[in-house]
Amino acid sequence: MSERHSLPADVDPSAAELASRVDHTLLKPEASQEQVETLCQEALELGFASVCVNGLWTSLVAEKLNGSQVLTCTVVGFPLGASTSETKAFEAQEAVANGAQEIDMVIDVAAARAGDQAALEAEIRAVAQVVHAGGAELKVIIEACLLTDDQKVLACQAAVAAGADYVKTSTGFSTSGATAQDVALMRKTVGEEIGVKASGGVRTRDAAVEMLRAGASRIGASAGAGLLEA
Ligand SMILES: O=C[C@H](O)COP(=O)(O)O
Repeated sequence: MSERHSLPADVDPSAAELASRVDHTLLKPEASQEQVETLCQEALELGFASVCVNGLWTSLVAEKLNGSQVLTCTVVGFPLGASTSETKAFEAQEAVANGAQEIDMVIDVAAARAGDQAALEAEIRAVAQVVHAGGAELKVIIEACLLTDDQKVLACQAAVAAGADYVKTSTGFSTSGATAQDVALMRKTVGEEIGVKASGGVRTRDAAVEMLRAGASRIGASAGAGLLEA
């Protein structure tokens, strides 16, 4: 099981410690096989927590990372979250069968904005069941930039109630990405039992450390090795 708890407020991680908290991410639709293979190589060399890709690449990434500590992470319902829970559950099941060890799903943002916690819980639970049955972990992307603080809290509460392993701020494909304020609110809401992933627009070591200090246990970023440099 991955480390989910928040770090000390004055944490000052080494490059290796920071890398171990980062999902090395490439989610652009035009990503090539060569780029995905480079991502895997970098993750193995630098010790990132996972390689995070679209479902098209899950099998390739799982093969490249096989036998290593680096996890294979795949997104579901990405980036809009607007597919049905059945579709999300199928996507997750297929990803796990293809070797995904972590699944990052986008919630039904409209349900969160409507205050429909029961609908959110039901879709997250449907995905969590297949993810956990396959021995993988589930991160729930709430797309915080589209929600009020009350809606963010409701979405996080739904994720906890439905058995998610992490809540995650953003897809990186909407109006803005992670903020330290959102990370702090999400950590306050979920407590220490599940993780908080900050993602979207985290481009520098300073930004990553700010997120960890605010309560994040994982960072998602496409910034690559530059993220680790002081
Ligand atoms: O889930 C991760 C995000 O897509 C990464 O966003 P980014 O490209 O702004 O680092």
